[in-house]
Amino acid sequence: MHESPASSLRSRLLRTVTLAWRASPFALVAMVLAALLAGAAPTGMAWYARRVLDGVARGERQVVLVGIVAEAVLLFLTYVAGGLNQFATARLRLTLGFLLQRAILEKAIAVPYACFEDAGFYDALTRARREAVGRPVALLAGFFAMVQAFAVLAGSAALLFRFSPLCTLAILLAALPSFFTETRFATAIFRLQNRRATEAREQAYLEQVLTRDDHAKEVRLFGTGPTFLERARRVFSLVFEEDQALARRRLLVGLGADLVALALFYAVYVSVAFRALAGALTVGDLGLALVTFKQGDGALKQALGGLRGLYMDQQYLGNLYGFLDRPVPAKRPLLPASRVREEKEQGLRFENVGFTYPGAKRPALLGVDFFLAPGKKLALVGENGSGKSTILKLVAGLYEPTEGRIFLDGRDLSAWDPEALRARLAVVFQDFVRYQLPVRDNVAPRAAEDAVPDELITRALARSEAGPIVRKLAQGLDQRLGKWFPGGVELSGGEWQKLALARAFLREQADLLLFDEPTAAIDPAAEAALFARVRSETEGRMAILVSHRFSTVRLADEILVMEGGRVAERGDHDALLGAEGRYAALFRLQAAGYR
Ligand SMILES: Nc1ncnc2c1ncn2[C@@H]1O[C@H](COP(=O)(O)OP(=O)(O)OP(=O)(O)O)[C@@H](O)[C@H]1O
Repeated sequence: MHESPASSLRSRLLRTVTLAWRASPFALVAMVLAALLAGAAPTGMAWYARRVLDGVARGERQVVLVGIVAEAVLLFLTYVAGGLNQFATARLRLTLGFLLQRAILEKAIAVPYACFEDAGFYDALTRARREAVGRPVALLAGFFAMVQAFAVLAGSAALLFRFSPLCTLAILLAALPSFFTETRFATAIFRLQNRRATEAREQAYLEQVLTRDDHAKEVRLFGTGPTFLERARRVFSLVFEEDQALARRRLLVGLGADLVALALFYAVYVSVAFRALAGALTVGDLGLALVTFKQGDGALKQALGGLRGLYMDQQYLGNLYGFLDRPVPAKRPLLPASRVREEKEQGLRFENVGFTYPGAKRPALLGVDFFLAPGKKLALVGENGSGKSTILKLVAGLYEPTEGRIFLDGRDLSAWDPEALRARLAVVFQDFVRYQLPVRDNVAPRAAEDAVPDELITRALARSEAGPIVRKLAQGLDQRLGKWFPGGVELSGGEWQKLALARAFLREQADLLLFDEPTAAIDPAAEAALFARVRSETEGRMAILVSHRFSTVRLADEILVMEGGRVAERGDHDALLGAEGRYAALFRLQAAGYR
């Protein structure tokens, strides 16, 4: 259902006020007070200005003095209101911005992993993060500025009403053309920017490629700097042209609307001046009319600016709140009877598993069957893109099969409580994370929360052959790694990989280990030691290992040779060699390479 702009403005404003109240009640109250004060003061000042002028005309010294002092006090109060408003807005920008950023991050943690491979989700996340810091406060500030401006306008209209109701009407009418043009353009700008979210993201991405430390090497060596810069420029000029066209139209139409407002104002001005000339109004009246015009004109502009801003901000907030309202799939019920295959079965079973990535045309896996008994090791080999990592992602529960079923200890994987499943898994992915944090946090990112003692961390490091690396570091476990922050030490690719392995080995309670090319960056000597260790360390635990190195693969109890998402061959090393199939051919090829 499509909400009308007015009702969506109402609901988003209400939601923002509620959030602002949670973030900082003080700032919200201060903004309201400041708006009321700044809205009421000009009317009082105009009123006193009239009294001063009439007092001068009549020679009433005291009236003049009191009027001037009252005006000065009121002016001072508007300064106070301005200062208070500035202070409160800055405070709210920080507190509300943080509250919303946190809500976005919580949502980002809660959504399924698949969302992160969906460009639509990414756009929504980027937009929400972009809007979270400034937009809600801008909406509130705009709203209060508008309330203030309307208060001034109402005061001006009320004061002018004494001279002629027609004047009042004229002032209010003057606001209409600008109002309509501004709200229309606000919508057009919003639509344009939303439509271009992907281009904006691409531009930001290209800028990132040129500025990120881990891209800098390739950018230099492949000489891609100017190419990417040119691409970023093309995206920019496309966006710029569209923006300019809209801005030009807005300028012309806006000027037309301003002209109408101006004509109405000055018509009122002329009529009041002529009536003063005819002696129907006092000098004070004329002065009052003058001041009121000026204030009314200023307030009108402010009110329109506020309205336009409100209209625009609320549409952008739709992006933010829309993202926050995205439903997070409910947790599955624990162990529904239909999902139990065999109560007593222990181990991991793939039953005719097929999987197609969201949005992909071809399946990444087809009819994959295997059974991994407790304590056994399974190796996956095959060409790039044959589906090995996809099997690991399915076991890790990051995706659910689109065909067939996966059972762990006889229970469908999707019926497992995610926490319970996570406790049983230890994973090293190909694209493991290099945390720009101390060694301790690289091995145990939840060290503080889970009160992980240093001995456990050191033990995990020893198992992954990373002990000597840490001993070399001046600050041991406290040594910050990576180059992003001062004092950080950069490691080699293999050293980083050993830390990622230590992260997995730390999970001593896990009995299903998933390794996606865990030794690709590790030298053969260390690899041999590592695997001797892995075998002994993982005794009694299940492990699935993806590797292109036959020296490690051959140690597995069963090897699946993947081809185009299917299992092409299976068996242990000797059986596969004996079969003289694809495995044997690849093995010989690699063995020849080592000679
Ligand atoms: N996130 C994704 N979205 C869509 N398709 C994907 C995604 N990840 C992988 N694929 C596709 O699925 C197929 C299997 O990929 P997978 O990563 O499982 O291969 P792999 O055997 O692990 O390859 P490699 O040896 O290169 O790591 C490939 O054709 C790949 O293009």
